[in-house]
Amino acid sequence: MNQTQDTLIRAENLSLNYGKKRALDNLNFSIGKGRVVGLLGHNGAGKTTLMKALVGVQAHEGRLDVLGFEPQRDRVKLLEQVTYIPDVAILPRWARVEQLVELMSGLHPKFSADRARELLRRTSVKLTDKVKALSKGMVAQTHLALIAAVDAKVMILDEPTLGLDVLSRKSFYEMLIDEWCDGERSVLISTHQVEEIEGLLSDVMMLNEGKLVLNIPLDQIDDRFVALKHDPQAAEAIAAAHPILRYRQQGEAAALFDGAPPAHVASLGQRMRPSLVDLFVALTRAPEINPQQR
Ligand SMILES: Nc1ncnc2c1ncn2[C@@H]1O[C@H](COP(=O)(O)OP(=O)(O)OP(=O)(O)O)[C@@H](O)[C@H]1O
Repeated sequence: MNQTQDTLIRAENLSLNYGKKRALDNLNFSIGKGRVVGLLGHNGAGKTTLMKALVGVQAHEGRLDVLGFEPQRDRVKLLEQVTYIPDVAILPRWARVEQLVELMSGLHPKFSADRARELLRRTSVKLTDKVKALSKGMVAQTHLALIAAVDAKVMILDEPTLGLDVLSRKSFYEMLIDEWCDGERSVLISTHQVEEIEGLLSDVMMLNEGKLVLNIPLDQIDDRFVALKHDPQAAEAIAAAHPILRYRQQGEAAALFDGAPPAHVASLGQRMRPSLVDLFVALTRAPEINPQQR
């Protein structure tokens, strides 16, 4: 596959079926170096399935290249350079944190125990703590410290902050960005907390029923999508121009367009930045409530 040096992951016509269920439908995308990519989608959209394919635990159709490896065939080699926290990740409850550090040292050739201990010092978790005595937030921090102590090129996190309170989520992401992301490594994060993660991301991928409905760097959203705040009197003219979403923003009517609306429509409103949440709603609503052609 044609892979440039800066491309870490490339998928071409990637599909995946569970029996008759098409969980991934012909995905084409690439992820470059130094990216923080949010993978968004409703329950059942295919996020976990995509992550499993990327780490080689699900057979797929089409072509997938991760760091030059074919994930299923080269899984052992791949997992030296790609770390993964699945959504069902658990740590052994009987262990003390220090024992986990030692366990990882024996398991992973690129794991640094010193680095793990250094990362753990950032958290309220102590090396002598037993896993069973840690709160959910502390378990997530421990998990991240262990994974971030692996000198990998790609990190894949499946809903890593599920069930954590807002402060724990914030400190989880701070540690990830401050301590692991270095402008070369890339991370793919699936989450339902769209508003919260927006400020961290360089790119967003949205899945809807197994299809990739958006794959865009955040700094290009403004070039492609136009959101207009408008007076109620303009509603009919705006609707006639087929926005992909009509909604309310700070109490005012608003409409979102994929591409620039005609000039006479654009002049009816005041342009503003569309949020990721608005884009997500527009692009992943059920077809019966979103009859516009996209
Ligand atoms: N092992 C499996 N066997 C059969 N169908 C599966 C299996 N795993 C997932 N699916 C189906 O594939 C689709 C995608 O599931 P997946 O778990 O990838 O979604 P998701 O986006 O991660 O959802 P969530 O946000 O709820 O975690 C769903 O329809 C799901 O029911």
